[in-house]
Amino acid sequence: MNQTVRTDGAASCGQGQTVGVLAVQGAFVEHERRFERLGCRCIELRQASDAAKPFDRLVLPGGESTVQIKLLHELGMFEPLLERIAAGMPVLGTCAGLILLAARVGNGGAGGFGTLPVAVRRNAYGRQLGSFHASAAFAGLEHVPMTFIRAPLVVEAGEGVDVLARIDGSIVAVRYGNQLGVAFHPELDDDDRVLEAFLAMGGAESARAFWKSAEAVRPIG
Ligand SMILES: NC(=O)CC[C@H](N)C(=O)O
Repeated sequence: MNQTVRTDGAASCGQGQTVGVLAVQGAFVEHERRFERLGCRCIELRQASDAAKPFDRLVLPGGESTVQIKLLHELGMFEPLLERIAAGMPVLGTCAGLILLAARVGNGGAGGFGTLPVAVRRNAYGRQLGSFHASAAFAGLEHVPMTFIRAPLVVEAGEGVDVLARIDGSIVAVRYGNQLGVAFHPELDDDDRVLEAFLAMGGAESARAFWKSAEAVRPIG
């Protein structure tokens, strides 16, 4: 695995951009604070009319994925947000947000957008290790702090998925085209690099231009 991430000017790429943050449940305020600090404008996505507003990037925060999926449908935001993701809008899914993106969800999960070809297992660390802190390499960046809260694990990654980080051999961060999914909470640690990497990430058209990683993964078919 030889992964590098381009960080030069990454933060400034975020300036002037509008980030739509799903704000139905979970850690959305924490994301807003961090992205505003990085020079972005944030809008909260709370209802169908919000999902129709102009924004450049989408953030799906951590929380409780089953509740979030139910609310997305009830509030009329599921279809419009799915359309944006499918059209190539850069999207960051953290923890529950990763579950929302995953094509397959195990351990009592509900189906979400399903646009990211990975299988995840919810609450993968069990009760004993429900929450913990770790530090690991992330796409070539050293010692990235990672806070896990009842986190999911990526148990299979499909073809074309870049594995960006592992903890004890288990996949905790992936990228597929315009979609970045992390099992941890980058908005809770005082380290902007993962969020900056997201802000520098292009849409589907630049699928492999930004990240340079080459870990072989098998189809989940
Ligand atoms: N911190 C989190 O987002 C936890 C995710 C939660 N366990 C779920 O399955 O939805």
